[in-house]
Formats: sequence, structure tokens, C-alpha cells
Amino acid sequence: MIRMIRPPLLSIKITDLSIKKCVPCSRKELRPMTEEAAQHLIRQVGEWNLVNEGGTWKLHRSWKVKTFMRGMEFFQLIAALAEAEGHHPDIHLVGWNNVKIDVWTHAVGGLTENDFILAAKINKLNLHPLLRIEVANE
Ligand SMILES: C[C@H](O)[C@H](O)[C@H]1CNC2=NC(N)=NC(=O)C2=N1
Repeated sequence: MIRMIRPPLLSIKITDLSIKKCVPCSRKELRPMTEEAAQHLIRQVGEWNLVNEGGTWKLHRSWKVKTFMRGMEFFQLIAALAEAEGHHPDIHLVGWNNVKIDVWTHAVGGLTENDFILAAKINKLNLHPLLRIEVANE
């Protein structure tokens, strides 16, 4: 029997945001990060985008879910994560199957590391059973 020898898993993570913990937003020293700092950190959270809404920088990502109820299941997963982290996203379910999430730190009116930690943790959720498989249109 030919045994497959799996190569060692080389995941070189400089700072894996998904294993960090959000800090209470009530901390006095919490300040919104600069756009430059955000542009640097966005590279560590994959599919998320930086958006500026009325002068407030936010993290934004959207997904297409299979059904409206799968969307609500999605919200339940997000809610549990947000409560565990004490940091909460803005969650939208529009057009019955489009989940849109914005993450920003309301206490400072901008982005802090908490937002990127939450985004990285959302990336780790097992969302596949809830998502509509996008068929690449030729
Ligand atoms: C005391 C507690 O840290 C604050 O009320 C938290 C709750 N969740 C939060 N979530 C987000 N996104 N921003 C906040 O400023 C915030 N504040």
C-alpha cells in the first residue's frame, strides 16, 4: 500500500488575527486607526474590503445564502461570535438571500484592531452549508 506522505503544513503567519481577542471598546485609549494602518491590516483578512461611509472607515463583506432561513442561521453564528468577543458587526439580510456585514468600532467612529479580529474570526466560521454555490457564468 502506497502511503501518502503529507508535506509539513507550512503556515507562516506573522500575526494571525483570528486567534487574538477583542478588547472592550470602552477603553479610554482606544482611537480609530489611520487609513494607512487599515490598508496594511486589510491584507490579513482575505475577502473583506475597506469602505468609507460618510467619512467613517468600515470593513465590508457580502455573501449569497441559499435561502432566507439560511441567512437567519448565518446571523445566529455571527451573533454567538460577536457576543463571545464583545464586539458586534452591522448585519443586513437584503433581497432575501444577500448577507452584508459591516464591521467598525462605534465607540471611536472608525476602525480598531477589534474590527479586523472579528473579520478574521468570521472568515473561520463554517459557512459553506449556508452559502449558495456561485456557478461561474461563462
Ligand atoms: C462595553 C462594550 O465593549 C461596548 O459596548 C461595545 C459593544 N460592542 C461594540 N461593537 C462595535 N462594533 N463597536 C463598539 O463600539 C462596541 N462597543
